[in-house]
Amino acid sequence: MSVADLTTSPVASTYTKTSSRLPSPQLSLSSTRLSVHFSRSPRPNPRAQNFKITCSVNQAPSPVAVQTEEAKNKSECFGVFCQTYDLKAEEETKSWKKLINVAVSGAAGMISNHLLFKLASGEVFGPDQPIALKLLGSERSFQALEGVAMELEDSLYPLLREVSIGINPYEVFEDVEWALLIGAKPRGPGMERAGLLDINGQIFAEQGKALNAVASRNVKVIVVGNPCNTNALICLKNAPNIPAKNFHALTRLDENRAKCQLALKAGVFYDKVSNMTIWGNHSTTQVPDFLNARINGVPVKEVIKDHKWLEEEFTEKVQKRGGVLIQKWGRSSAASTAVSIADAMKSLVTPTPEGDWFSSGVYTNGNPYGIAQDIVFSMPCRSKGDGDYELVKDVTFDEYLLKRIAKVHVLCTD
Ligand SMILES: NC(=O)C1=CN([C@@H]2O[C@H](COP(=O)(O)OP(=O)(O)OC[C@H]3O[C@@H](n4cnc5c(N)ncnc54)[C@H](OP(=O)(O)O)[C@@H]3O)[C@@H](O)[C@H]2O)C=CC1
Ligand SMILES: O=C([O-])CC(=O)C(=O)O
Repeated sequence: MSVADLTTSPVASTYTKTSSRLPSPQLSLSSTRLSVHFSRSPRPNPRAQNFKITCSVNQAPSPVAVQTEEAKNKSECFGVFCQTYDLKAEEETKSWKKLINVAVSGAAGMISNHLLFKLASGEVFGPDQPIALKLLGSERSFQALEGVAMELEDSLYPLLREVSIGINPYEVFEDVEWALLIGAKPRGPGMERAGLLDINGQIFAEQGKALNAVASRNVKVIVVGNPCNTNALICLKNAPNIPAKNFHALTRLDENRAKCQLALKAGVFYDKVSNMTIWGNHSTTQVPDFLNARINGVPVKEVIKDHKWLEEEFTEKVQKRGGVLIQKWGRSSAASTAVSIADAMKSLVTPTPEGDWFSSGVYTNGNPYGIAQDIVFSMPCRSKGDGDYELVKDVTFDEYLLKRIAKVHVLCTD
């Protein structure tokens, strides 16, 4: 299966949004109840599709199928989330912001098991931002999702106002303002991330269509499932009604890894490293940019005089860190990935510190660096804290950096 197979025009216009609506929880500020919805509206199993369907990977679930299955939807509140109380009666919650809807796919997986608790704690959106978590799983993971919801319940997070569980992205993504697309097969030892495309690409075509049909029109999408740059491109191509700019491929983990290695070499704490760009793909061809990065505000090359180390050992260490970790753990990084997803979100919802920037895999149209149009490529970004970002203009290039970027660039457009 090629990328082109998965990025042809969507058929979401035939989907009737209202026809599949569940009786979703209505949260009013005056009176609300915490609720966990369990919705089992079936969807075609994407993994099964990979084997059974070879020519119709771009089909959205037909409206007829959605309506027929609607009767089977199950929706019920769960334990403590069924309590009803008056939010306005509570002094503390009166000043809270409007509830924000966040969808997480692969919610029963390793990364989500760390991330969900960070989101519910208020770490990402702040202490006055109530949150609804919409967890997407599959038939196979449904019981595990229930377990996740139970653990969220038992954590007593004041900001966590709703938890819903489903296996149909057309339901789970309804009106979401953030979609964290994690659910996808991880690689094992000895594999390249690109080797996952045949298995995972279809998931992101389907989820792009679902987002296009039912999500908030300004939804911010962070694609984590590998190969994440290609999957992000597949996803955005299947969601033409959502700005392409809103789609991100997670390269924040690479940025964090690069900062750690530079700090280690320079003998400083890692918060002294700034302006760290990862150019390109979340893959072994990525380019960690030590030319523009700074330590204590000073260019890295002035602090670390061993330029051979920067070009060779440092670069390779960052590029291959994920694979080395798999060799050690027997599975891919989960906790540090969850941290980096939270970091990536925080970077979009808080203003970027003056003079600094962060890396994200974003859509290249209109980029000022000469990177090919119409791909997803990690580049330096700044945000005003409104969820949006702009590309940083004042970066410098030397021959080494240009050559390295050109190499990824060729690979990206292959
Ligand atoms: N961009 C980045 O920086 C990083 C990306 N990753 C990627 O994130 C993804 C998720 O990783 P992680 O949470 O550790 O993985 P887990 O195996 O713990 O969970 C992945 C979830 O994905 C869903 N899934 C969908 N299709 C498949 C499939 N064919 N095989 C297995 N699971 C499938 C499953 O949930 P369900 O049954 O509910 O659908 C599963 O629970 C992987 O693709 C991994 O490579 C990992 C680290 C860093
Ligand atoms: O290496 C992997 O497959 C998981 C991953 O993306 C990472 O840890 O960077």
